[in-house]
Amino acid sequence: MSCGSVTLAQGPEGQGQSTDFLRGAGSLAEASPLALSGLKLETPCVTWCLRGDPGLLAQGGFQGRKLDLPLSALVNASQQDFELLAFAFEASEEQLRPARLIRVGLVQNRILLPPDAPVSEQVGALHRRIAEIVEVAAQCGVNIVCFQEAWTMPFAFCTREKLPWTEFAESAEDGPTTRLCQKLAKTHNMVVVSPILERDEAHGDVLWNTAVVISNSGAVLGKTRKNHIPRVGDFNEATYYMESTLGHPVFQTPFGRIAVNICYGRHHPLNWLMYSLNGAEIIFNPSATTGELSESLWPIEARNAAIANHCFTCAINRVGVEHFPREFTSGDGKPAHRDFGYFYGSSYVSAPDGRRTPGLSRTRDGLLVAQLDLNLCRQMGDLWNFKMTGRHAMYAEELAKASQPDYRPHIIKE
Ligand SMILES: NC(=O)NCCC(=O)O
Repeated sequence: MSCGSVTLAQGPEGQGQSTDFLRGAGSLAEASPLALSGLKLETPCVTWCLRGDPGLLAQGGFQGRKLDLPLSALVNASQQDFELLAFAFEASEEQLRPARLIRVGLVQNRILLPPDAPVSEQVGALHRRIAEIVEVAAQCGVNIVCFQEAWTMPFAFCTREKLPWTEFAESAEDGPTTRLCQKLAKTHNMVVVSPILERDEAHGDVLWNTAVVISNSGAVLGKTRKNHIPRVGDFNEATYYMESTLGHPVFQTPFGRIAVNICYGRHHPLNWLMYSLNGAEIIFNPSATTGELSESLWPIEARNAAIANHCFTCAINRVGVEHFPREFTSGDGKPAHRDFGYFYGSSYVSAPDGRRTPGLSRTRDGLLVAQLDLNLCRQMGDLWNFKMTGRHAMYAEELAKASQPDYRPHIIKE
């Protein structure tokens, strides 16, 4: 664990916030009360040394190692103004299987142009930004990169308006964003997970919240869709698309078997379980979520899923405040407003043994590189045996009964 100095900013958009202090903890929310006592959050700046804080280790702070990156990658990230962090999770050596080392890259970013800029300009600016971040990911040896939910657009579903937001929807198979990702994948020999708003032209032109998985060969390997549509706060996504009917597909890539559990699906343990039962070794969770609503849940859910399912999980959130041209209300009696709240970034990777990386910044664009030894999945499965001890057939039977209209909860009374 290293010693870091921290400038804690007031408010979510504060300047100068450093992630150094998170090296021993996943986020401020995970820092021990011991470590936090004495911190005066009302003062704009505080310097804080974490060296050897037993509270942080007890809470499972990061105990892997930092990865060395090429200087060119660090220079490029700095020049292009995004944070670049890299960590490695090791596994025990085995006799029969060599280590299965791969690198994932998680990208979090703010939108570049205001939501009232022309649609094609907004998309173009994000395409250019992602291409430059992916270039750095390639310099860092990333094998699989994943972007945030609906990465080509502002998260406009809070507005409940159709135009112009539905114009951001594209074909998953051959839309301009997929074509860009195919080019990036082929150029950099990298699997690309690209979450977009999809327009399904073959089925009545309907919209979906989709992640397109592009092979390192540049071919579209397939797509998966969001299984759970939020009905909370300003996340009015049901106005735009329905729950997926594609189930829980897992994609076999040369760098491991991957799945994508889009945003709100992370609140559903059975959703993670189903990807895992289909063999996922890495489950990406591209998200768009805001501070007041979910920041207390964020450090826990994907991490818990990694433990429960003997797999790696990668939680990705966007950054910043997005101001919309027209006011909308939240159905809570409060005044109409033009923004959704603060998207707090804090993307991180969790391992099946419960370790996790520090989060990326709450305020800045970033690329998190994590080297994973996929052998850790089976090693943790053999240790904890959750797949073996899980009573899936019994749950399936009971769930089938509980889903029937005439079901009566099994409560025993005197
Ligand atoms: N994008 C999305 O599903 N957000 C819902 C809020 C959350 O799950 O934190």
